[in-house]
Amino acid sequence: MDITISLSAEQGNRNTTEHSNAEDDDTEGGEDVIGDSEVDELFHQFVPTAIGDGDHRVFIVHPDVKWGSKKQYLTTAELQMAEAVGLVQTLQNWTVVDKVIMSTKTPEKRKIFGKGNFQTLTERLSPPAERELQEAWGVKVFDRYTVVLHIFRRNARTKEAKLQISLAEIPLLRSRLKNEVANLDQQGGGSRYIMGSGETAMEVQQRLLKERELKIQATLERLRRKRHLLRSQRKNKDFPTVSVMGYTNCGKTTLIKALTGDAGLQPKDQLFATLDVTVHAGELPSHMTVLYVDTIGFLSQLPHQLIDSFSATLEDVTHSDLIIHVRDISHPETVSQKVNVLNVLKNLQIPDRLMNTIIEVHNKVDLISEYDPTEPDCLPISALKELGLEDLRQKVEEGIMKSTGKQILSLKVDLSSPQLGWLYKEATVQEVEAGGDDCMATVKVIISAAAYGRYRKLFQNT
Ligand SMILES: Nc1nc2c(ncn2[C@@H]2O[C@H](COP(=O)(O)OP(=O)(O)OP(=O)(O)O)[C@@H](O)[C@H]2O)c(=O)[nH]1
Ligand SMILES: [Mg+2]
Repeated sequence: MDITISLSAEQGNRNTTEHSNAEDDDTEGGEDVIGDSEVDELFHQFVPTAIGDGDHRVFIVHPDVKWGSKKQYLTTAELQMAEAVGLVQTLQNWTVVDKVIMSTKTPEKRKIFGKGNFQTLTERLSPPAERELQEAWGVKVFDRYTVVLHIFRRNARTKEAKLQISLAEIPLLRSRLKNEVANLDQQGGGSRYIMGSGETAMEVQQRLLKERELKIQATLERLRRKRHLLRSQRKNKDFPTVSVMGYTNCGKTTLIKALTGDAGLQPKDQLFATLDVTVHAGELPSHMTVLYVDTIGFLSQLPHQLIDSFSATLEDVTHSDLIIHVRDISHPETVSQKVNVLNVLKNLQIPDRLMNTIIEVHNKVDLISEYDPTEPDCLPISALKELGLEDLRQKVEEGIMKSTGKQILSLKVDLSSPQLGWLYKEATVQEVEAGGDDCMATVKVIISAAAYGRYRKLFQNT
């Protein structure tokens, strides 16, 4: 039994709007400049993921259907659920023209596609299996890995995202190569040595692939170093950072846009709209500036090679001061999405101090009539309708104060002494209110425990 969904493809206008962000600006990160052409060369399309070119019908092995070894049939309800969470909706300008459920005559019989089985279908289709299906159905067939890659490819804007996709394509290229060589071998050609080189055709191809992989990794490493540099510059400026995480399409980008008013952000109703880590400044109730980090969304059972290549992007999260976990509370799968996100966070080895202070936000409450939170300690909001944001800002501020050890204090300051100047340098001065006495003022500051200790030592007797 398997479920496949047939789609008709219409090529629509692709959204080519470049979104710019400081992380991608080579002029900012210092000397290590990586050119666009260098990246584009590596991003060059090798894997035919051009789903939907032409007007052929294609079959896509459905991504989000659960197939445990015992489960052999899909019930109607499961089918509906599969549609509700389907990747299908996110391929813009595509419509479902047909659905086919195939069931084995005997539930025990697991291998209905000859050599292929469910496991390989959900993760990756082997090239022979792909060919078999294509020949049998007379249409192009894409597996889940290829579909996700396709979406990633279409949404990639920055250099890092492009390179990570290119890296994720390497295993595909490798298995394709193996298959081609196996075919050649059958015809007696694949393992022959190329004259004078001492290498077989297969070995040459493998070497080229390895070289490509190393080159991509090296370029990514250079970008990563640049990111580290930017991060330490940010740290020097002492802006606390808040990472906004959550399942794909839960509203992370929308929320950051609402919190920061950053017009450059583009929330979209599609999976993996955000493939790059971008940073946006916002203000808390005390006027303290925080940086919100927008991250790539999670998807359950994301092909693990893709997680591998994207988890580097998430290393920023481990360095942040606070995590907001956004949940689409209107989604039928919201509970399993939460479990999934927390599992991924655990695997990323996020430090305990961050895991224990996560602010859980229930987003899209506007879609639910009379929302009644059943879980304690969560914050109902609507990022789109901008509801509940003040409470959230307040909570973020409390979290930041705790995690950074900062506090807000009102200090009596002698204006004739260097106190105020010192505070401006070492802390964030929010308000200066002159008192009745010309020389004294009440100064509201956000100050770290360490800085306050030094302040007292320096000025306690004045
Ligand atoms: N009704 C409603 N829709 C929302 C709300 N917040 C976000 N959305 C919609 O949800 C969709 C996804 O929003 P994004 O902000 O792009 O989601 P994301 O989590 O950044 O998604 P990825 O970057 O793909 O992981 C968009 O169509 C938003 O308009 C909300 O509070 N209410
Ligand atoms: Mg996003």
